[in-house]
Amino acid sequence: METPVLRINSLNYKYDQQNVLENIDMDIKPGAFAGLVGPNGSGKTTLIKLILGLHRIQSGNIELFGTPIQKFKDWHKISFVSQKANTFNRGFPATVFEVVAMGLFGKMGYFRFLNKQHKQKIEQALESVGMLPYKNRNIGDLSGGQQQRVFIARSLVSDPEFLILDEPTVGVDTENVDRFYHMLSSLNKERGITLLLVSHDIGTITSYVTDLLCLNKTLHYHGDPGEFHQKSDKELSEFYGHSMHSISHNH
Ligand SMILES: Nc1ncnc2c1ncn2[C@@H]1O[C@H](COP(=O)(O)OP(=O)(O)OP(=O)(O)O)[C@@H](O)[C@H]1O
Repeated sequence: METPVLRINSLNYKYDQQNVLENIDMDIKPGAFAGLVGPNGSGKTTLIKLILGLHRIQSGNIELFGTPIQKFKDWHKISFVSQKANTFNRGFPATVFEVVAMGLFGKMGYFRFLNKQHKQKIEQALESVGMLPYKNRNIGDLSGGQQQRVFIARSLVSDPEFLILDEPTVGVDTENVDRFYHMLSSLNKERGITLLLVSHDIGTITSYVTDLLCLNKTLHYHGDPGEFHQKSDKELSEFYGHSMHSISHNH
């Protein structure tokens, strides 16, 4: 059996005396496009921080690529994209090409040492998110959705095997959200990158993801997104703590 990219067993986490994660068990297999959804305050960010090693484990285990997180050293295999487009300073004076080049700093040190191969890598990353024609544009002049594509390109130049995205469509205009998820789906299929996408947008992401994880302190669902849609509105409302309807999109 293939080693999971991420394995979590019996994970619990509390802030002071408040339990925010309880008894989480989950696997993400290589090549999966996993979507993690849950209402506000359900523990999504806490879980991601634990996976990225930003919080110390209190009880339970996390393994990355088969190695307990406490001993894991191959952090270059993992990349993280947050809601940056939403908070990005529009006046920041860098071109799209330069922003993506920053993703190579860890590997090569200084920007002025960019060689031909580095340049090719940057252009390939821009190409894979459909932003190559914008390489000489100022990052601050782009739309939220375009900026977020550039940030994904920046996370791709270091060739990650596992890409974690925390609410990447915040700040992306609604008509471009589908295009954005489509682009993620191609990265997953064509480059074989394992994805973990955190989102509020359950109606849309279930059309793209291969695995759906629904978190509300505990993991309420982990499985096929299609089967999740067959759950009744009552079950969904119980999970979300308020009334909701399942909406599926066909692509
Ligand atoms: N540093 C902290 N100290 C104390 N409590 C915290 C801290 N960070 C988060 N919490 C609490 O832990 C719970 C889970 O928060 P978390 O941010 O992980 O949820 P979330 O699902 O990411 O929420 P959102 O979708 O609103 O970002 C919430 O009740 C939150 O108030």
